[in-house]
Amino acid sequence: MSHTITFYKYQGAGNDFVLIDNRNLAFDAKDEVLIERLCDRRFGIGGDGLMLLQGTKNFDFEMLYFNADGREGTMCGNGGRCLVAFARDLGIIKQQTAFLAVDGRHDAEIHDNEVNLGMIPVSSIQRDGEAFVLNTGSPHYVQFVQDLQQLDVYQAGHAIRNNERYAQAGINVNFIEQEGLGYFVRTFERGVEDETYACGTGAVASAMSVAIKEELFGNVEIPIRVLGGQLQVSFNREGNNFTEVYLKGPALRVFEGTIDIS
Ligand SMILES: N[C@H](CCC[C@H](N)C(=O)O)C(=O)O
Repeated sequence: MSHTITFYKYQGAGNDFVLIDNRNLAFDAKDEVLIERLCDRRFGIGGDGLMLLQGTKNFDFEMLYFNADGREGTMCGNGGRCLVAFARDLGIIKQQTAFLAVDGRHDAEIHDNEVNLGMIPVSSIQRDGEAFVLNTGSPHYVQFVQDLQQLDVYQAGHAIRNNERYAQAGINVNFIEQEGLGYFVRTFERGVEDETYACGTGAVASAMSVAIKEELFGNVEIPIRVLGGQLQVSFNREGNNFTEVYLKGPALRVFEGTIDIS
């Protein structure tokens, strides 16, 4: 039996996603094999992850996020920004929204192709040697380095993600270097098991690590350049409590199409 799915491809600073309007629940969210195939860049559409937009009570919509390996993931910041743009393009929302994701409620505002997405507050930051370890919706390891442009992020990130401490649950590994008034960040992503062009929760974790390292308090805004573009992270810091956390950056539709999954 032949079966066709309509999909949309979006990208946020080069973090790219397959998006499906699943308000009719026709797509089986448990089909890991299919999700992995759709995300495959050679045998499928290609993407760092896949998201389903579904209906839910009390919110404009619900975000279900899957890593490229087909498994349901924790929060994805750039994915959230792309899903907000998708909801706007579908006519579900206008400029403002409150939606539900795996880590709870997210508020967002959209202006043209820029989405400013509210992220969960953070109050616990651990150290692993010189590195910072924190959960901004997804778990992150943040290490300050020099000459980041030249670093072999795949090799260094893969080694940390698979070391004894992180192998089982996995972790996203970010490398960060100061650059002018902002910072440059490169990320090895769990679930993709490769470097991606951007990672939103990683940008947030990196900006919070900067605040700790540089002892920044109050309202802080940090520009974060990633391989695929420019992100802005803002928050309020009191002690080690980070609230009013926002991730801002571009979110754009790339193309749409249908794929035969029979
Ligand atoms: N790219 C995502 C992060 C996804 C996290 C995921 N790879 C995991 O932790 O399993 C972002 O923009 O926040």
